[in-house]
Amino acid sequence: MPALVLDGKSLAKKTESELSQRVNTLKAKAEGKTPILATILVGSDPASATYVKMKGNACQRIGMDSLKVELPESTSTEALLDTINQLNNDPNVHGILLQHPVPAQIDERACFDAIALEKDVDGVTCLGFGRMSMGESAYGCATPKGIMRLLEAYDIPLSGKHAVVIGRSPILGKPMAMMLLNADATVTICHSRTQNLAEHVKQADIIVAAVGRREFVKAEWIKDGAVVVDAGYHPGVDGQPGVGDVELAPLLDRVSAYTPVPGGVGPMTINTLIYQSVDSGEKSMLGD
Ligand SMILES: Nc1nc2c(c(=O)[nH]1)N[C@@H](CN(C=O)c1ccc(C(=O)N[C@@H](CCC(=O)O)C(=O)O)cc1)CN2
Repeated sequence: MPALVLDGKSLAKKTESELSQRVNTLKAKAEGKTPILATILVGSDPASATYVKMKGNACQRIGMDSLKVELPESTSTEALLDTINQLNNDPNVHGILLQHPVPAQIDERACFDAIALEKDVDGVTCLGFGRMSMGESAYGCATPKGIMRLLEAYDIPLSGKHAVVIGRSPILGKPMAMMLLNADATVTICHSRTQNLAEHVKQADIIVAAVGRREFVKAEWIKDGAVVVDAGYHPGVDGQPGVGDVELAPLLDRVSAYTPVPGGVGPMTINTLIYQSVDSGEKSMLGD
């Protein structure tokens, strides 16, 4: 049987039309007000600027507003904390996104943690992570939550399955592992110091690759019938298409499902951010 393609691009598109309707309903009930996502970009990293632009465009497509805050490369932790506090106190702002990474002089963790829990629609605060891990209400971190929404939309069974997460970053690997655990998967977290990585991956029913290295996970490590979720993206070289963290091409006829790169996990990251922003807007404006 050909592998199921976990098509994040089309799921995101379908969800956007549902979100547009929710924003319209909200506008009608809240005297024309829309949810507002504040996006903070510090410095001039071109990739970060592109992602923030994509987020603003997604807000626009569903009829909600975004408030773009752009700060210079030389911004201090204190100045960024001031900006976040102003946005926390602005009743018209329903979600705050601080684009990662920030310049090296900034204490990124302190700045993430300054975001008010109810506006943490990107799911980056320690408080939100702790609450999510304990099964309490909190917005999930956008990429892992997007992956969970994608797996759910395609009815991929998780309960009792062995999931191997490769990567332990605060906004991907760690929250991913907790979300899979909360869905009753048996979870192994691997990382750069893991010994015998191939042996761990060979045990996996579900692999989530979040390593940030081009085709680092080899096809021969992956067992037949596994589900492959590739959270990496590396632009193509010499006119070749982009690739992810997994050597995917040899696997297409022997895994049960996989996320394409591009068009799998990436669009779900942005979609989850706006999905959670709409939810926050509804809670704030309608008290739902
Ligand atoms: N505060 C955050 N910072 C960062 C996050 C995040 O979730 N929150 N994630 C990444 C970057 N990112 C969003 O910010 C992101 C990366 C990739 C994509 C995407 O759609 N990629 C496309 C391919 C790229 C392309 O076509 O140019 C795809 O996979 O189809 C969206 C968002 C780091 N920072």
